[in-house]
Amino acid sequence: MPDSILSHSSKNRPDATETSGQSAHQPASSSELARLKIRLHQSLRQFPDFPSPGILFEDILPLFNDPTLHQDLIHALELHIKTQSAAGQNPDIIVGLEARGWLFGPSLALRLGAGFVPVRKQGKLPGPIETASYEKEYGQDFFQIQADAIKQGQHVLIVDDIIATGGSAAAAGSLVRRLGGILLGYVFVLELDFLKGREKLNAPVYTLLSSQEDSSAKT
Ligand SMILES: O=P(O)(O)OC[C@H]1O[C@H](OP(=O)(O)OP(=O)(O)O)[C@H](O)[C@@H]1O
Ligand SMILES: Nc1ncnc2[nH]cnc12
Repeated sequence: MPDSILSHSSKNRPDATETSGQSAHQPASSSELARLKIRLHQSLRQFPDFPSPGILFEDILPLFNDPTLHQDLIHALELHIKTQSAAGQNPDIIVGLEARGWLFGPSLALRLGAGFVPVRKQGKLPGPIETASYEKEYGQDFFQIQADAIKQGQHVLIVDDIIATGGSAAAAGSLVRRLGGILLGYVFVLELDFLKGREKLNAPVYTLLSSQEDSSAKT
């Protein structure tokens, strides 16, 4: 592996499963999840100074390059959501954020028997739309959603690959609520804890893996 590409493979530790305002996992699912998370975390790569100087870019694409890891990822997310929703509400709709939230959002929606709705960057969706502007770790953008994509009172889970500053996720949450959706929460594959993005979100947050705060400090 070139020096400029960093890997999490030496850490070999399960990441903390983090929930806000939700109960703990059942024991069987919990041990299975811990094993899955170690495998998933080891496959992530980091690229310094991409897409701009000072940004340590977390590359989640290797998770999809290997069918076993891909399967593990979907299974781990499904396990979490089903465990949590046993005491609560199944989502009617999974909302995935362009573009990396689309890599696993539709598969997860199928497994859960939910619909899938994409949130897109500006100018890509036809028909009546709602728009929200936001700032993310490395820039500003606009998110859009089709105005009829979510019905009043539908239960919605927002999924994305990474939560950094939380700007993208907060904008998507505001779009869901504008359409009358009930936001059950957010699910991310990876959280950049030091940016405290979850503080911008006013719904329960779950992240499978966490990173960067300890990339040099822990082994
Ligand atoms: O928490 P934030 O600071 O808002 O950053 C997180 C967002 O940034 C990345 O998306 P990006 O806009 O780079 O789009 P992409 O998925 O199309 O690469 C990532 O996939 C998240 O959506
Ligand atoms: N550091 C990062 N790596 C990958 N995607 C990101 N989105 C926002 N910040 C990011």
